[in-house]
Amino acid sequence: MTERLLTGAAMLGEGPDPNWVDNFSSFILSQDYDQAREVLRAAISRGVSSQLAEQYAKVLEDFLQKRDEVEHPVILAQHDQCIVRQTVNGQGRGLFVPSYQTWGVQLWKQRPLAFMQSGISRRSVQVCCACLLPIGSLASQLRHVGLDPPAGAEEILLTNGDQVGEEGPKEGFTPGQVFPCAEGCSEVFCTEACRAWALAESSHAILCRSRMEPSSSSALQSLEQLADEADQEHLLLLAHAVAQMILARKAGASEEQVKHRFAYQFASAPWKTLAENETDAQAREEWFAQAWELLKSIFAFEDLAVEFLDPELLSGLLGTFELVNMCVSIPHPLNLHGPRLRLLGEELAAALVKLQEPLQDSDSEPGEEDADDAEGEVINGAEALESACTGQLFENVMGTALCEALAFINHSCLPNCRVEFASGSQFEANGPGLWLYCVSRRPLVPGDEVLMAYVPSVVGKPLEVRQQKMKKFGFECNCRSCETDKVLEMEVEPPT
Ligand SMILES: C[S@@+](CC[C@H](N)C(=O)[O-])C[C@H]1O[C@@H](n2cnc3c(N)ncnc32)[C@H](O)[C@@H]1O
Repeated sequence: MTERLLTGAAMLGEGPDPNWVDNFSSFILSQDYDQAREVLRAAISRGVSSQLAEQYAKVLEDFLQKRDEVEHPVILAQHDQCIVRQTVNGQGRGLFVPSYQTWGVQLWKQRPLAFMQSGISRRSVQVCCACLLPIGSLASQLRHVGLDPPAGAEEILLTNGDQVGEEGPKEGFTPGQVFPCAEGCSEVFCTEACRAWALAESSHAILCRSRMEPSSSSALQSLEQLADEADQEHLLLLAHAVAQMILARKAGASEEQVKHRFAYQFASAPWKTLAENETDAQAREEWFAQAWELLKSIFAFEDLAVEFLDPELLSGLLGTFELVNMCVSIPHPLNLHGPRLRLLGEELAAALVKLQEPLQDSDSEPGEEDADDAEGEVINGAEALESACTGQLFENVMGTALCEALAFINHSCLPNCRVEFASGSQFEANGPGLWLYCVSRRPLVPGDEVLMAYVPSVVGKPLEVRQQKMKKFGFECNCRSCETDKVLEMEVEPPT
């Protein structure tokens, strides 16, 4: 840490302002905490020792805490190192750090309230139903998409950083081993722990086909089809969210507590009102009506479902998914096996092209050039094998997740945190299943808002491009970086 600071200072070629402590103190005394924070931030970036930074951050933290007790008494929620409270820049609520956090610190980690693998991703990669990590071998993955694996494919076993990381393999994980659902449905798991957890605590506890009555199971299948055909995976996420709400009730939470936790605490709007135009609004109305009927059949045998099968609640939940959901994106471990894949040659090349087929049906807009929006291209066998061997062929596992802490993080084109996915093994004391965690990308001083880039590719792009991108998220970005650039753009050239 000290080394990093010193390196940073050396790069800047100067140390902190010799008067920074005096300036900091006088801003504190005049209760100008924003200025005090900036002085501290500048001192940190100019190489002040981490010990000193922490000491003065603590001073700021104490003063801010006292101010908040008097002026902004409402802490709406707490998530590990972060609190949720109102912002002062018109962005509604936001996530803040009350205390100093250095680089690379884990700010929070959580299991999503509800999550699922996207339909298109489900067809092309077989994952653990609990943690969404791809499992099995190249052979089982090819079989999953209906292809005959070439000789040697059985030996290429899937592991990735999360299953076999620096700390050793995930507990109970054996590369290549697949645990089928104990109830006999077609879902699979990477460990016994993931399987047991999913059958007790995840939406699979209720949506396991082998546990459902035939009419409910066939309604779930119809909902999957509807979500696919309408290209609206959130319709299916509704079923997972309702299942999780029922489980939370069964675990002892009251109806109001559950509704608050899964729905009312989040930004929301009726789904139809978020449509881009009248035609889309009408289509949404029809899809919702169909989904509504199917949800009633899916949960017909769950007594507690009646509390949540309320069209207003569910339409609001769909609106919430659209406003605050996180796109799941987990790297495919087969991309790590490049050199070994080359040995499988022609036969594999043919299979790989087929493997890519479902993913070529991308829905990005023509003309989009960013990597995260790139449209699938049709490729031939040789090209497929080449990109497989160079670790670029296999698409990330895609899905969608509703996560509490994440839903309160506002966007910035200059983010100070990143959000990642991890299986249970990545951090000590995690349980099985999918986890999201948030890590600081630079030192955060008390009162700083935690900000992420909703679209990572906006970072470093011109203002116009950034504004355009964020408009697709339904708001005009007024992050610090955009506000500064807007002011600079307004400046006219001085007369010559
Ligand atoms: C994931 S939510 C963040 C929490 C939200 N502020 C709240 O009060 O629940 C995303 C919403 O926050 C607002 N927002 C986030 N970042 C913003 C930004 N950079 N500029 C303007 N509004 C923003 C937008 O209304 C957006 O739809």
